[in-house]
Amino acid sequence: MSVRKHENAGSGCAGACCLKVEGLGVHFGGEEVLQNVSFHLHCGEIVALIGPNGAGKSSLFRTILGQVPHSGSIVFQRAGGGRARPLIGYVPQSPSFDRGDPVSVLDFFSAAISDWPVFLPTPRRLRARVLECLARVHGDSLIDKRLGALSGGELQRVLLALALEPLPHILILDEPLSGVDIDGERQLLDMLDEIRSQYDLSILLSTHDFATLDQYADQVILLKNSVLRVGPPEQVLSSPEFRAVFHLDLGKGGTR
Ligand SMILES: Nc1ncnc2c1ncn2[C@@H]1O[C@H](COP(=O)(O)OP(=O)(O)OP(=O)(O)O)[C@@H](O)[C@H]1O
Repeated sequence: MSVRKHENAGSGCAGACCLKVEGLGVHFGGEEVLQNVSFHLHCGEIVALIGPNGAGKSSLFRTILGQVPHSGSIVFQRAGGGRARPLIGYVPQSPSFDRGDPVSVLDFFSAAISDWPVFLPTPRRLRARVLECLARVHGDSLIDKRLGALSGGELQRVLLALALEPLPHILILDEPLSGVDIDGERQLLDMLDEIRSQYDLSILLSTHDFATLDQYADQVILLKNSVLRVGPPEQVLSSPEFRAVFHLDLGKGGTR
């Protein structure tokens, strides 16, 4: 895998754009799903969010997207100072479409980025715009395919292209590596690396695949309702918190 870490990684907030999450808390009914969650996400960084099932990863994403009431603050600081509302691109976890669905990638994309009625022939200008968006993820050849006929990796590529239009400040991907084979994983990670260095945006993704973290993530956040550990992959993966959360000491005379 040829993913290279960003040169700004670890350089802090000075002069860089930064999403600052401070003391975030979320309740669903009586359940405290997120508690005092704090971290910073800088432009050009890939940050991986890890944690067991039910740790609150998707809830954290939905909170950053503004869909969930919360306590604490989420602030986006522009490069050079000043606050702004960030544009966020979001790729949800494994959406599925009916295999027989006649809607094409072009129809789907056109409906999402313009008001043009899907039942009318797509104007040439709109088709060119969709092609341009798909080209960002090397997916131009998919434009006339039916959504239902796409493979998992192809669908993910189309959704990624959609999340990049308009170009966001922050790209959030919920478990993009789940169900992707080793070649698909390499292609996706190479593409994310290309996107973050070309557009200098921040990428926050959740994953249960720890083996490749060290090759692409600048930072890892270990979440289990609160942030248990944050830092470079090698630090988080060798931490006692990581071992405890994933029960790696069981059977070795470790703590139960
Ligand atoms: N809309 C909701 N209403 C009530 N409870 C919810 C809601 N959304 C999530 N939860 C609960 O919040 C907790 C965290 O769920 P969440 O989906 O954020 O975890 P996750 O870390 O993304 O899990 P996974 O790795 O399994 O995808 C779970 O106990 C879940 O049942």
